[in-house]
Amino acid sequence: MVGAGTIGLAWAALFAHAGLEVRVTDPRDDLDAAVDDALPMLAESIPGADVTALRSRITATDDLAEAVENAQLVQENGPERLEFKQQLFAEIARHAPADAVLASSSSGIVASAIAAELDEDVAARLLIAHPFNPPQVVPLVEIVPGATAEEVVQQAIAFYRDLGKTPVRIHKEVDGSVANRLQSALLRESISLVQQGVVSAEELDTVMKASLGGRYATIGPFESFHLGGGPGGIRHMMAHLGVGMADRWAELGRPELDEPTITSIVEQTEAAYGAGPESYRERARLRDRKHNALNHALFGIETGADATI
Ligand SMILES: NC(=O)c1ccc[n+]([C@@H]2O[C@H](COP(=O)([O-])OP(=O)(O)OC[C@H]3O[C@@H](n4cnc5c(N)ncnc54)[C@H](O)[C@@H]3O)[C@@H](O)[C@H]2O)c1
Ligand SMILES: O=C(O)[C@@H](O)[C@@H](O)[C@H](O)[C@@H](O)CO
Repeated sequence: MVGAGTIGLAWAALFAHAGLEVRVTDPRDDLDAAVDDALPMLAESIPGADVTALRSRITATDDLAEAVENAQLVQENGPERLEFKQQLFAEIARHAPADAVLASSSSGIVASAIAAELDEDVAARLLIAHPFNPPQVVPLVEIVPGATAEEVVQQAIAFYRDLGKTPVRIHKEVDGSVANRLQSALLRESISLVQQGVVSAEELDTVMKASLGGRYATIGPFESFHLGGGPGGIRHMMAHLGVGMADRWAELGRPELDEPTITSIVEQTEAAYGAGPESYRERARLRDRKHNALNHALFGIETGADATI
């Protein structure tokens, strides 16, 4: 695990919970304390996880070479800067085994760009394995190959599936892959509606949670459109509502993220959900409890484990 910040520590807990020996490296001078401080809350959000057991499988070191020297898979979680990741992976490649899978958690930088200056055999082992925060709770991992060898892609998909995640292979490298682009589109319209005074930030969140949030946790946008068409399915929906929806695209907002807008969004969000470390811990705990309950319910239905529903 290279990088022990928000994402790296969460991955470390999940990898350890899967029984893996995890070496975490980060130049931060409070690395050991950061691992010890983060584990209790991370364990609380991983069903069945035990803090002591997790900690016993995690070794913290400020020596990157030592951390990766015997790695089967390296998960990089460093700062979101291209030059930084290029240098970091060059160093990782110098010390990791020649057959190690090299995965970056990057939200928006593509593997081809990270590997641009690296040897072909290293680029063939490098891909994006992008989690959604928090990685130990949100199922998705976007697997985005660059010049990655097919067997490495398959290895990575199997690894994250065995970890209990939902890996989805993304077929083209685009900035932000898929989930982040969808999230960006949604946040753009959300900010536009709040900026216009149509709803407050908290009211928008309620609209989302009371409609699309639950809907898209159960069926995706296309299945939702399909079922919305009744027996006629998406064919009927396209004929019936498709044109209106397309016309509305022209009406969607293009808000400027200028100082007044940022101030308004920040003030409304902090008024609704608090601010500071204690508030973060309280809200994050609630988020994780709700998301885990959702995961459990949906998995139960998907597998028929709860046929009563
Ligand atoms: N936070 C999110 O919502 C989120 C979600 C998905 C993916 N990501 C991606 O995960 C990556 C990490 O994001 P984050 O939110 O955890 O950032 P973060 O700032 O919390 O952590 C980054 C860590 O990298 C460490 N670091 C700096 N130089 C390093 C080096 N040379 N070697 C090892 N570690 C080093 C820092 O000390 C820090 O602990 C980014 O690429 C980001 O795009 C973030
Ligand atoms: O929300 C998330 O977990 C993802 O969208 C992240 O990948 C990403 O850091 C965003 O928050 C910002 O792009």
